[in-house]
Amino acid sequence: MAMSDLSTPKTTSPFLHSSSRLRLSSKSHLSNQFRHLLLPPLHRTSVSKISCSVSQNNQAPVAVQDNGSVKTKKECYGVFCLTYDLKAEEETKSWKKMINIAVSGAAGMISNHLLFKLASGAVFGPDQPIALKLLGSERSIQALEGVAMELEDSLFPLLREVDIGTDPYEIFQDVEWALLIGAKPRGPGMERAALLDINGQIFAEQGKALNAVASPNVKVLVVGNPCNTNALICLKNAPNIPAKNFHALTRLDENRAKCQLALKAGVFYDKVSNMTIWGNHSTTQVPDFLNARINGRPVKEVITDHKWLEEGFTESVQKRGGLLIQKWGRSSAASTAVSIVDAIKSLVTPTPEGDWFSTGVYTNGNPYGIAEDLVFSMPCRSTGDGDYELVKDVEIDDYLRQRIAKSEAELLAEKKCVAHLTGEGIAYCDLGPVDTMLPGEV
Ligand SMILES: NC(=O)C1=CN([C@@H]2O[C@H](COP(=O)(O)OP(=O)(O)OC[C@H]3O[C@@H](n4cnc5c(N)ncnc54)[C@H](OP(=O)(O)O)[C@@H]3O)[C@@H](O)[C@H]2O)C=CC1
Ligand SMILES: O=C([O-])CC(=O)C(=O)O
Repeated sequence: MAMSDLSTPKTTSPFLHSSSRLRLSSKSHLSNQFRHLLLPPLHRTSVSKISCSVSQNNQAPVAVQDNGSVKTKKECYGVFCLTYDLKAEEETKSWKKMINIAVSGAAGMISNHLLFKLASGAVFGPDQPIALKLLGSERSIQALEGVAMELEDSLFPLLREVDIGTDPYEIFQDVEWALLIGAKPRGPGMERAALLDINGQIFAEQGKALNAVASPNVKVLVVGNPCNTNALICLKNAPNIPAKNFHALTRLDENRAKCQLALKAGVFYDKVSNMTIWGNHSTTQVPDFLNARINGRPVKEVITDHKWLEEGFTESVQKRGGLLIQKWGRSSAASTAVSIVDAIKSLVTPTPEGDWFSTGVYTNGNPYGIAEDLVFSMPCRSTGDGDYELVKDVEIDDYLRQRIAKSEAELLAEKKCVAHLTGEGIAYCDLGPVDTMLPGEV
């Protein structure tokens, strides 16, 4: 049964003008329904002679030549399938060159919010077509197919390709962005560092895969916890990629800090700027109220309750993630996805004059005396080219210095725990007691 004749120009769906497609990788894990997706993408020059049909044993459309014979080498799925309309292609000439974005843990909670923002153009812009490369595992491959179907049903014009698979060496091929989310989340009462053992391996393997097959200038954002040390593991396993390109997500902490300051000052949160999170994405992180500003004025001038800044404010940001787990039963997902969007946008758009943003970056060459060879959250600025520079002249007083040192010590201890994953010998793990308890927890 022919679903559509693609030799006839269609105008009702944006995808009908696209060369979009969905593919799956890592053949051994696939259900029969999606096996046909393994075949190579359609060749553009022949696409106008191809139509879609539904195969007998499932609902997925299969590419058919206009002479009626099923194409055995180049097949496709649904609206990502195949249409290629010359007029529409003219209209999209103003678009930029497509970029490839890998997302791991793509069937997880955070991704479920993030993928649709990426595909909508809200992150990379309305003239930036994207290909999504979704990494899952055997346990999630069915769910990943479901995610791909929802992306398909969303008819995003900018979403030109979707690949799903379980092998990072296939999924990371030529990616310009890698958003590494897939990792076990913590539960109530757990410290993020308790995930070091379980999650560290994932980031060693994915670092190796990125090193082997990603674009040489790939930007990597590590979200899976403990994200600073996972980012360090990842970059150590990817020596061909500049260490500067690796980030650990601390933007959620920045956003949380801005929210708390705005609440206290009674202003809308867009009035809070220059918010630095120093250190680890953990309870030792340091939300810097000394250098942050409200309506352009130092926070300490606007909020005169300095005891609250040092204690209440700081602790509320440090423990916000844990409190959320306690309330919601699982870790933050929607706000994390929003903060990933913010983190990427901060790298692909110029930073407003006088402001900065926080991201966990490699410490080598930092001007603050923070130990080298760590991934540490610091203030950064970008010209919008995907790269960043550290802000070099932020004031550090004794209060900040002491607390930054505590977070630094924690990261140095985490690093020792993963020495076997960073190529630095035998791991020795002594993280010491950490107060992760929240009011009400035992
Ligand atoms: N940096 C930050 O600010 C934040 C970081 N996080 C972290 O992000 C990560 C993902 O969170 P979220 O999307 O909510 O989690 P989900 O449990 O919804 O999804 C996580 C995905 O990770 C993969 N995974 C890999 N190993 C494991 C494992 N041992 N157990 C469970 N899942 C595993 C799974 O995908 P598959 O089977 O396909 O591999 C799963 O779908 C967590 O590590 C969480 O702590 C969360 C909030 C904020
Ligand atoms: O707290 C967690 O485990 C999840 C997380 O990183 C956060 O919400 O900040």
